Amino acid sequence: MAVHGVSQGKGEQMPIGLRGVSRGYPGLTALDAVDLEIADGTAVALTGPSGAGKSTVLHLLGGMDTPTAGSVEIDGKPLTAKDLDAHRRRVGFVFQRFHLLPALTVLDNVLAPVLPRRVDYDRRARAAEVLEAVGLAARAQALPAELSGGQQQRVAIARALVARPRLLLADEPTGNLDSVTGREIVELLLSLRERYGTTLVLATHDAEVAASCDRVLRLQDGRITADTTIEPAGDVLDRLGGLRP
Ligand SMILES: Nc1ncnc2c1ncn2[C@@H]1O[C@H](COP(=O)(O)OP(=O)(O)OP(=O)(O)O)[C@@H](O)[C@H]1O
Repeated sequence: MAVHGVSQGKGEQMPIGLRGVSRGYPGLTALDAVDLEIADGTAVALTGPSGAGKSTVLHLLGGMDTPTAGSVEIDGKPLTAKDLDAHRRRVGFVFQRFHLLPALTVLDNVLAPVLPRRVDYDRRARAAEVLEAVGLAARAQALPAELSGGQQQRVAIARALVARPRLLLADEPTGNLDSVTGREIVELLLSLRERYGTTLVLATHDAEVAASCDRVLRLQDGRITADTTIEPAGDVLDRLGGLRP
């Protein structure tokens, strides 16, 4: 794993972050005064032992949970209670266990988040487009039980992207998949991040999955204990090439 420091590049935006965020439960501190800034379009992996606070960070960033101290910041402004609904509409969430609705077709699962919303686009066309983007256009009328685990996770990813979120959060997205399928899912998440310009934050116990992101944060006991920027493999190979006689 190549590392070139922990700072973000000059001039990059830092639109999503945590400022002095703690999340306490009775008798327990899940997050302890965490500061974090995430540049737009970055793929960030959260790693660390079970109970370290990875899911807590995802829930706070997504507006599904609120801090007991500090603030979640969007474009440099604290997220307030009145902004939460609008913020949640700009967040997609992918889970370890897919959470598809078993009685609905693949297409209807993808449509489900936007059906109750007033939107300024053709919902069915958008759902068909994201299904195509995850390689499942041909299975639009299938039921989830007729698909493999990897295919079900692709449907869940399409569902998370149907409203064009600014931020895609994934909690152990490969945890229920074999390693080959898991790798394909991570490649898909990274390519969709490029295609749609989404910021991606994922929690993982898999070091290889983490290393395929741009930045890896290690959490331990509710604190960030390491913040590593991953250098693209191509850059390393170029430099190694430059060192050859
Ligand atoms: N609703 C809750 N009530 C009480 N404690 C909670 C609650 N949710 C999380 N916690 C605690 O907060 C801490 C952080 O939990 P979190 O789920 O963020 O860890 P994690 O790093 O995602 O773990 P895992 O890898 O097992 O998913 C743990 O000690 C957990 O037990």
